[in-house]
Amino acid sequence: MPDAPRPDRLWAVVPLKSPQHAKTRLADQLDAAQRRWLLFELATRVIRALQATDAVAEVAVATASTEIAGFAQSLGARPILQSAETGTAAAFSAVIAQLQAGQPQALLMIAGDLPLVTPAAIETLCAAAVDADVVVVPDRHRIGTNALLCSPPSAITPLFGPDSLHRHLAAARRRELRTRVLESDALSLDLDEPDDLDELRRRGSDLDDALRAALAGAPVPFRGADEAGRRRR
Ligand SMILES: Nc1nc2c(ncn2[C@@H]2O[C@H](COP(=O)(O)OP(=O)(O)OP(=O)(O)O)[C@@H](O)[C@H]2O)c(=O)[nH]1
Ligand SMILES: O=C(O)[C@H](O)COP(=O)(O)O
Repeated sequence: MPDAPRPDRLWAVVPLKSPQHAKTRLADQLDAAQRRWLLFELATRVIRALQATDAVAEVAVATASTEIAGFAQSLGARPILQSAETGTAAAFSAVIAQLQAGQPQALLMIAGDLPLVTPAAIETLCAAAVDADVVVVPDRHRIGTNALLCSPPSAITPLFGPDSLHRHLAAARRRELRTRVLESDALSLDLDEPDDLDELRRRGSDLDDALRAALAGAPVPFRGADEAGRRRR
């Protein structure tokens, strides 16, 4: 059996939309300041969980926003500044195209809006690559993809977007790759639609005070690169 990707050879990349364009599907529930806060808060959680995971050697953020690039840097993540904001799949594909052959050995592509993410869940996901070329983590509806771990990074083309779980699995099948679908409570909830907020509220015992207050409609503090930097120190 081939070896699992060595820890120093597994990188993670988080795509992040520009603050002014993010979380638009939540516009009826959250005002612009809350949506902005949510983007930075969730991204911070995902980046920190990745950084706390031994299996992940490097965390990068793919974005077309210079503000988000500065925020990523303030958290110690590597910003990859993109010229256009053309969707998640295109963002990941652009990152893969920039990688050198063989470096990294594996790439974890993971959404930046997973409120229940934990280092343990990321560790479990990385461990699943021991005997799989492609590991897919479905969203809670088993329609979308919240994380995709490919060894090597170009094992399949990222196909994030409508029906991406099925399309990722079909792509892996066509290439006859060893594929694993990993169900993960901590990674299956992404905050896209109003019913995702309801689901998060239902899981209230898992929430900390800041997120609970934001979901209850409380005014949120400014959140941006400067504050992320302060919290890190
Ligand atoms: N770099 C980059 N990241 C993106 C882009 N589109 C989405 N993302 C990120 O990809 C992840 C999943 O995307 P979505 O769920 O579509 O993001 P969203 O902000 O909820 O989208 P809307 O509610 O439709 O505005 C999040 O981390 C987004 O910030 C893009 O065009 N470029
Ligand atoms: O499930 C998916 O594939 C992603 O959540 C979709 O992200 P996108 O709509 O930004 O491509």
